[in-house]
Amino acid sequence: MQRVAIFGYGNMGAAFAKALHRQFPDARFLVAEIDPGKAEAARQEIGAESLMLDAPLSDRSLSSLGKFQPELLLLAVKPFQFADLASGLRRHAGSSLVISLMAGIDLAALAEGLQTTRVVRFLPNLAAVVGQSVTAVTPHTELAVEDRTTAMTAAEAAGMAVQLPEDLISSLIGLSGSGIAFAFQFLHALALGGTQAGISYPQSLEIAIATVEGAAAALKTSGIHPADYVTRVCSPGGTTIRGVAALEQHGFTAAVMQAVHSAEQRSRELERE
Ligand SMILES: NC(=O)C1=CN([C@@H]2O[C@H](COP(=O)(O)OP(=O)(O)OC[C@H]3O[C@@H](n4cnc5c(N)ncnc54)[C@H](OP(=O)(O)O)[C@@H]3O)[C@@H](O)[C@H]2O)C=CC1
Ligand SMILES: O=C(O)[C@@H]1CCC=N1
Repeated sequence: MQRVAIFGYGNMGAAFAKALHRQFPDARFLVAEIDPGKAEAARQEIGAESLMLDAPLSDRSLSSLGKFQPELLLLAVKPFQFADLASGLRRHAGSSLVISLMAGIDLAALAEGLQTTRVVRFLPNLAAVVGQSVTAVTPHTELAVEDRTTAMTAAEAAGMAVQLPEDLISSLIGLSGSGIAFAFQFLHALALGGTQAGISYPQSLEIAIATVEGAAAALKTSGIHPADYVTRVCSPGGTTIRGVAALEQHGFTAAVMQAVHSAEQRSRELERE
């Protein structure tokens, strides 16, 4: 990989830019931004050349993209910003492989907007910022094998990659893209519980994080079912079963399942809008 262009150097654009910079240290990067501060951050963090965009996008501001001739074009702007970008990009993206991080813009809309089928959807989560994203990868059906390989390599640069059919992307958003926020909420709630029980919030949070890390490591390495582990922690008439009963009295399992379902439904709604 020699030349990578990235549109949007926000949370996700910056995370993937840094991951790709680690994966392809000799590649040149061009970062397109409308915020001069973020363009400067890209210059400092990955040595990127910057393409300052005016709004609305002018042909002049995009022509340097044509000159750069990116092999890979990563779209990391908010979904509602895609329509403005698409017509300009169509003329200047050349024959790049396009990776879109935008939730809610399906492959058909990408192919139509950019007039190319060399498109792949990525659905990452926020842990991309520490190289531990779970990223769903959905290539266009017409995408060549070598482009599919490049896409998987790019996704793996930021953590774990899973190929999924497009109709499961919304499910993945519920489970992981949005699901990571549910995990943060659980950790915060656990730490609040620790605080109520007399341990300071910062120390409670540190303990809560380590507890969840330990639980994840135990599940990952042993292959034991989570319900099996729950029963191992519950001694008869003991403390854990009292807590588990309280969780279920307050609808914990149903609430988490409903959160995944609600996020999935919202994603499907956004794809129709
Ligand atoms: N955050 C998450 O957890 C996840 C996000 N995504 C997807 O990733 C994408 C990016 O999200 P996120 O990084 O959180 O968003 P951010 O708002 O952090 O980043 C988007 C960046 O793009 C800039 N920008 C806006 N318009 C343009 C343009 N025309 N050309 C170039 N840059 C532009 C924005 O500038 P300014 O701020 O000035 O508008 C901003 O810096 C979204 O489409 C989202 O759906 C997917 C999965 C998870
Ligand atoms: O909530 C959102 O819009 C994005 C999509 C996946 C995660 N966050």
